[in-house]
Amino acid sequence: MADKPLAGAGLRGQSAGATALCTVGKTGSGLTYRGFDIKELAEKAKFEEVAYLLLKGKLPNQAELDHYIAKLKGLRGLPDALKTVLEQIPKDAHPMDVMRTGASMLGNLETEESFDEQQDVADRLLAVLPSIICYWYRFSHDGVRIDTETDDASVGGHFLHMLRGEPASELHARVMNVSLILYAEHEFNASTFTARVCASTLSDMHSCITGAIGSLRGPLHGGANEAAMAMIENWASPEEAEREMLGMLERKEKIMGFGHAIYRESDPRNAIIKEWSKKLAEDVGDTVLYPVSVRCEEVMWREKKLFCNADFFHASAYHFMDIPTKLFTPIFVMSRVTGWAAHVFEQRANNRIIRPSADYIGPEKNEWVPIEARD
Ligand SMILES: CC(=O)SCCNC(=O)CCNC(=O)[C@H](O)C(C)(C)COP(=O)(O)OP(=O)(O)OC[C@H]1O[C@@H](n2cnc3c(N)ncnc32)[C@H](O)[C@@H]1OP(=O)(O)O
Ligand SMILES: O=C([O-])CC(=O)C(=O)O
Repeated sequence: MADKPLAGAGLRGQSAGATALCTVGKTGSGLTYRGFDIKELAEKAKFEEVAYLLLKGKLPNQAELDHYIAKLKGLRGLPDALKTVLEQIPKDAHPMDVMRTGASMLGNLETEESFDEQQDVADRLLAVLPSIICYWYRFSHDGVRIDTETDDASVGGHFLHMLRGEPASELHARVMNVSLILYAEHEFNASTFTARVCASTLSDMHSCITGAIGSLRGPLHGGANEAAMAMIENWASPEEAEREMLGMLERKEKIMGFGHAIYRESDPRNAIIKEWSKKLAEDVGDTVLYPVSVRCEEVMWREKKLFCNADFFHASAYHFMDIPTKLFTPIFVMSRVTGWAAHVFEQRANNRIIRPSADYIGPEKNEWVPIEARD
């Protein structure tokens, strides 16, 4: 893995456009948002500050941040027609499908009529996506119609409050803040590229975000945090984890939460979320899941030189906060909507429709056969 060539299928290694938002895998810091190192942002910033940085182009001063947080707080309410739609979605639906439908329905109710509205539309989506998922989850699972207009200052605290019906602890709000920062932006990943392709046709913001949610859902992308959890929760000890992983590798199965399309030796987000997962493990007195996760990391590096990506230790971290596994990827959406929207702005500002070519591999020439004469 350490010397993998960045070329070949999947457009790997080819530049598909320019961005001022993010660098991934450059020598040195590894991941930056508008030139700020991810480690520094995760340590010092509020997620709302990072959202402002991505969406408005600079770090806010205190007055701007206060104003932005107040604005987001004021945008958490759900229109009645959206509540009605969410109430129709069954309990066993996948929450990513709920997010996709929620974003799409909002596009019917609050249509972006002109690109002049794009900043407000992005802020509205950022504020309301946690409300969408929690309203549906609590209605379908607990039979309650929650009030989504809480007074929590942070997006992460707001989400946990709605999910549990009580304000989050300081530790949990802090971890959510870090997690949302880590997931906010990542250059031309599959879901962001989806958003940009959609934007390049001059489509509306809700369509771009709805399409991006669909791309994020898959287990090779955002869905890997849920898939990693589904795997590690089966193992009762590091020894069992090692045995099972060796079997999976022997059978050439993909192990979710490992590897990356761009990074070669490590994903800089992993060390950060791993540290928080460790703190949470101590907080809940875990003696199984964290040691199992650490053993998985050791085995994959020893056997395959494959490293944990951002998703792997997110699984245990979210689990220790008692977040249901199927809500893991929707949290990714709540964060990445900032990166997606910022890329849509960037695409629109310097647009040419994205339309690559294909290498044709079909038949050279076919003879038309009337339908009654076909096999
Ligand atoms: C936030 C995010 O979206 S991070 C990504 C989340 N996704 C996952 O965790 C899913 C698991 N990982 C993967 O499927 C891949 O590593 C991807 C999709 C992330 C990257 O895919 P690619 O760039 O095509 O991988 P890459 O070219 O580095 O693969 C090299 C080799 O390692 C293998 N490999 C890569 N990741 C894994 C893995 N997680 N488990 C087992 N083998 C793997 C590949 O099968 C390939 O083997 P081969 O040469 O024998 O075919
Ligand atoms: O960049 C990628 O391909 C996937 C990823 O890590 C992300 O989107 O955060």
